[in-house]
Amino acid sequence: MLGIFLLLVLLIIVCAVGAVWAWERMLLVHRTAHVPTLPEVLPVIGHAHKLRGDQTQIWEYLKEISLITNKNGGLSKLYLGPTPCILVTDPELALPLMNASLDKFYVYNFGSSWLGEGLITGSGPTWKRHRKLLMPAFNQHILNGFLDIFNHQSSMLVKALSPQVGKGEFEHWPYLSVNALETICQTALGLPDTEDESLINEKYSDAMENFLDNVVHRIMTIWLHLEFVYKWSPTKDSEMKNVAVLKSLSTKVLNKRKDQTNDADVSDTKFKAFLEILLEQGKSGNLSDQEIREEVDTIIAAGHDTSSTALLYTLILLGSHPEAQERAYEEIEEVFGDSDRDVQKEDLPKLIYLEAVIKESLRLYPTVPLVAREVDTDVNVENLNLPKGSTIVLSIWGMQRGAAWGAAAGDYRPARWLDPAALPENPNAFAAFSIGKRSCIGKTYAMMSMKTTLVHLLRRYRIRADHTKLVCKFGFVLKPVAGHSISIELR
Ligand code: HEM
Repeated sequence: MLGIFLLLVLLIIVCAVGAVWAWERMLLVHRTAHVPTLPEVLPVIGHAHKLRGDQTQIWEYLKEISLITNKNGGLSKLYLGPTPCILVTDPELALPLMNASLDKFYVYNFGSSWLGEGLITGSGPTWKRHRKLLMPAFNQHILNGFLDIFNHQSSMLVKALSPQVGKGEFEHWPYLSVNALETICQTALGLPDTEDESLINEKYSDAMENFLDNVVHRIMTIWLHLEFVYKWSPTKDSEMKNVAVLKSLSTKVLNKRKDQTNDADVSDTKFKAFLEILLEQGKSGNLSDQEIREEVDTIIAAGHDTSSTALLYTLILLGSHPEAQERAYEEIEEVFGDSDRDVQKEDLPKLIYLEAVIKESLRLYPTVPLVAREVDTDVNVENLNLPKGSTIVLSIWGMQRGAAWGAAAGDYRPARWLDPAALPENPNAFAAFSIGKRSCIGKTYAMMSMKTTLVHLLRRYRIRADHTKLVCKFGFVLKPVAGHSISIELR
């Protein structure tokens, strides 16, 4: 009797959940009836059949639908299964939509075995609280304290590249990747000149790339979204092996720091690593040990692969556009003369063209080409009316090549950033660091470190490359798979 009763209750719950799901889906489809659906949609599976193939094919498809969305006026419907996501490339809608969607799309949880409730993967009140607690760690004063590290690391990179001078084409990615990982570990964990440096190596970079590749594979394989199916898949095994490598670095450093009784030594140093600031929050009871570990891992994850990938494309684009490279070099000469002194904080605002070079590279090759969010409140902007719980995907790549950038949107023209009339009226058309309340917390850090690295590299080397050979893949971060070599000569 009890069994039948429980079965009945279960049936009622399943029916109720199904009815709510069907109602919400109907509401969304009805309210977005005017938004064009992307071509080749199939019943039940929607566009899932288009997201098959390797990560290069997936990237080609994402580019294609971003360009179609531009033609549609900035909005399209993409069906991942029976429910539509709203693909956005319209700069006018982008900001209000992003600010109404502070929760991440559920697929971000696929990264939580490593990053837990850290800033990238966290949602709701936890994200809000952590963002507030972490903001002081990214203030200008703290970042200025990192300049010595940025300069030292840039000199090390120049030195590491020197055997390649005059040797023809080579892949610069491994150099950039390890160097950026060392930089973020020094600034996030305070690692310089300790034995822990041996923990920073290609094994860590590889584990990170494999981890992200697995996440993309899971996103694109709809049945792996179900935890009980995924649990038994080989991808899960691989994920756990990568997570073990990735967590070992922060866990070891965190344990060691906590064992140090003489904290005064640490806080009296010229710069303060992010970890020290987080440990202070821990002492005040604001963050638990686990939360500190997750935020440190988040900063390492978000901070090194993004900057190094952005530099990778910048060097290829400068190598393919000698006139832009010469102009950047002339500006460096104006600021530094013949001296190869370190970059000081006063130099950075003077490097206006160099900043334009970086922004233009990030416009054409945004390191994070798409972000996906869940609308956390009913939204009514312009003619778009979305119920709470809808999914939006902002194609940063698409928006940064849209009509707002004019007829030469696909050309590499850093000088456009120096002429306000050549830029879109709406500044949100550039969203490489995302936009709104949940945009990149490390933007200033990234710009400071990239500018410093470019000063050191460009004043020593002349670079050659051919960006037309580039082939990319979607791995959350936009990564090249072919055509990404450069050659260098001494200046
Ligand atoms: C060229 C370099 C960089 C680019 C292009 C970039 C881009 C982005 C983008 C697009 C987002 C939004 C992601 C989303 O909503 O899914 C983001 C978030 C974030 N970035 Fe960056 N980033 C860069 C460098 C950095 C650096 C150097 C750090 C740290 C040192 C950092 C830390 C973060 C964090 C913690 C978040 C999550 C913010 C939140 O949700 O509150 N990023 N970044």
